[in-house]
Amino acid sequence: MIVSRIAVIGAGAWGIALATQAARAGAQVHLWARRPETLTAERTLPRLPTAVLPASVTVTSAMPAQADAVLLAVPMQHLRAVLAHVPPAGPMVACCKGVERDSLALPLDIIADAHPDLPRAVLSGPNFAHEVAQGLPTAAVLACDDGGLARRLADHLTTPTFRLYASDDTIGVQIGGAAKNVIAIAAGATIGAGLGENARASLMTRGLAELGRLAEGLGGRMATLSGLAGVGDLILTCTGPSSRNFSLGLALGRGETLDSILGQRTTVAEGVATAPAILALARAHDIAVPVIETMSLLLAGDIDLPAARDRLLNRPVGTE
Ligand SMILES: NC(=O)C1=CN([C@@H]2O[C@H](COP(=O)(O)OP(=O)(O)OC[C@H]3O[C@@H](n4cnc5c(N)ncnc54)[C@H](O)[C@@H]3O)[C@@H](O)[C@H]2O)C=CC1
Ligand SMILES: O=C(CO)COP(=O)(O)O
Repeated sequence: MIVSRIAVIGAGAWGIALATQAARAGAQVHLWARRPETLTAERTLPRLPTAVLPASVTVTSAMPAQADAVLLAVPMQHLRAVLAHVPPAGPMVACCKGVERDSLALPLDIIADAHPDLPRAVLSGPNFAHEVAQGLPTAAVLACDDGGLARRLADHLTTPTFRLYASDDTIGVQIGGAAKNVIAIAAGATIGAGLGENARASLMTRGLAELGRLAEGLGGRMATLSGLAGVGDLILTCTGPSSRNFSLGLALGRGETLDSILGQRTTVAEGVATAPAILALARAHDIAVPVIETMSLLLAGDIDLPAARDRLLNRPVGTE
């Protein structure tokens, strides 16, 4: 039997979960940690105590030399800086969700800038790290322009409890992962402000329409957003209390300021930085995204919560 070699770049919650899953799938795993000392002697993250890294995972601050797949699991706004130090060890798989501020680049654009000749893919879906680490049943999508390669890369990680579907719609999958976090902040704010479950379900559905328009406008397929990387991740992130984006929205809705919420956290809520970036991307392509636009204004402090609510409720009612 050939044993896969999987490199994971980033030892935050998602990197630890993916390394654990790769080991579960039988791989030899190289886990690059910026600060290996943040892992305890028991090889767990203090804030992810259910995940104990298996023995086949080597944790190191050295970059991998060669791998069948390199899984990039660092926060989106640090991806470019980290990639500058990642050698061309093998096909690169973006596992982060977002749009880069200023450049408006999607994860695969950033990989292409760093390693133009390497195959690149994106992994996304409804995946809380703590559940993947525990081996609870999970599904996700792995997309690559080369659909055959997507399947082969997915096979390195797939087990009965981690079902990786293959896709060739890299744009749709990246847009789903990026935009759902902004909608999740909106869903959290809706619940936090006491606006009710009807409002949340409506926001999720109109948000899904924005994801679909964005995907199509940028060259992806609307149908992809009906799958795991779109509606699947929207459901999880807009309803799961352990979502960092949802809980940030919840606190905003209850009246806390963004600065105070972020000041209490060490973990990343990608929707905050991605909201203005994805709005700029939508405007550049003339795509209507009223929920994302409203959240971007709210997060920037340009409008307050009642104004955000009124902005959405007073829009002309169209057809569906
Ligand atoms: N946690 C989850 O459940 C999931 C996370 N993701 C995505 O994975 C990506 C990473 O998220 P998490 O692992 O949850 O992060 P995290 O919130 O657990 O921790 C942030 C990580 O970023 C590292 N970091 C901070 N500054 C850095 C820098 N300048 N350069 C490199 N690394 C730096 C920290 O050391 C820490 O390990 C995000 O894009 C997130 O959306 C995707 C699916 C699930
Ligand atoms: O992407 C995720 C689940 O699919 C994680 O969501 P949060 O970053 O909001 O916790």
